[in-house]
Amino acid sequence: MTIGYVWNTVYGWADTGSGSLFPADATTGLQPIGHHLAHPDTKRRFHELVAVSGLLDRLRPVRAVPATEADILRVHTAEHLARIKEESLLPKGGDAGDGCSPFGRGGYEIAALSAGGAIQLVDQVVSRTIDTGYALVNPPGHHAYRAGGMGFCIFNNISIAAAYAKDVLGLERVAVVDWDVHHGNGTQEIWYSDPSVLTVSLHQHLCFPPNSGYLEERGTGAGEGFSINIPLPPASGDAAYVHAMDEVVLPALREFRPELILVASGFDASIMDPLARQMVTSAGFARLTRRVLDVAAELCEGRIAFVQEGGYSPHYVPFCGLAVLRELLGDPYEPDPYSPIVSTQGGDVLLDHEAEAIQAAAHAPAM
Ligand SMILES: Cc1nn(C)c(C)c1/N=N/c1ccc(/C=C/C(=O)NO)cc1
Ligand SMILES: [Zn+2]
Repeated sequence: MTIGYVWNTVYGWADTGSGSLFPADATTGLQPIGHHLAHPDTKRRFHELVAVSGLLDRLRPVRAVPATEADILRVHTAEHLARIKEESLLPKGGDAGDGCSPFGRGGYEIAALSAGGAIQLVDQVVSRTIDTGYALVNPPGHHAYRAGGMGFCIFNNISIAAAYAKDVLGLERVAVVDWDVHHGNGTQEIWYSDPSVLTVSLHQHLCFPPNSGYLEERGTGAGEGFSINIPLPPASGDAAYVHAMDEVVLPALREFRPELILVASGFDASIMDPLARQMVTSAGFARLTRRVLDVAAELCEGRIAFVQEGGYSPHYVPFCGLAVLRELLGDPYEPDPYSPIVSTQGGDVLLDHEAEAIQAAAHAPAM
């Protein structure tokens, strides 16, 4: 098996400013802080663990190339692209669009390289140059919608890669499975009326964005049934996520028959994440990964690619990422230093209200 891996040092240079979630503001008590919740150090630490663990030597480097304007315009409006480019030239940069997604001067180049990293991985997976792979890109993308960015996302990396797979590589059906803990509202919006891209979002119900990601959001027009939302209750752990995968995601993929599966791989559903309240462990992410690898082998000759989204625990994201990469390499799961603490908090038991939420999603009308 040849497993591709995308990382670029500048992904660790994304400047998230001196705020924590909101920009620092002495008039409202928002003190400056060294590490914004989305500080890139979390993802740099993931990369460094991959390197120090020895896994990096077993992965095939995939070189990120900046997405072109044409790549970006397949998904985003010219106005959004122009605004990001313009603000990226300012001495202190700008914001993706919601006032709490800052980027520094040169942020456009980093965001274009993030989207380009996803494109390069997909290109090599579809051409079978590599069997599968992981794009550890930054900034993330799944909240970015056609006309704007939000939630730390500037461009929708995974949608730009999906559009590339369709328009340049000629694929007809692409599935996006989003296990980031927040609703993949941007990805959903981009493809909402398009039956050629199935979007599936597992997320903590109403965690972010506000009032988004309801079960009833199922697509529109020709796209009706091709957007699937699986809102999960807070404190959902490994058992609930694996059950949702088995009961909702895999059946939907089998019905859609994608030629390529893209996984929006956020680790903010983890039990140690500060921006959500789920209880997934590194073992849970390994189990989810096993399942999507197996269904890709079953449906599309193993054409599956993983693209980094959120994940905000600098302590635990590295171990969640390592567990996913070990699964890609075919290595058995190995407990990490946090396992004794995180695997004994009850997330390994499926609770009735979790099962009920999942059954509701399973019984949503077919596509
Ligand atoms: C509510 C609210 N109101 N306002 C003004 C702002 C700025 C609000 N939250 N911002 C957030 C909250 C969570 C995220 C997570 C992103 C992620 O990891 N996605 O995968 C990003 C921004
Ligand atoms: Zn997230």
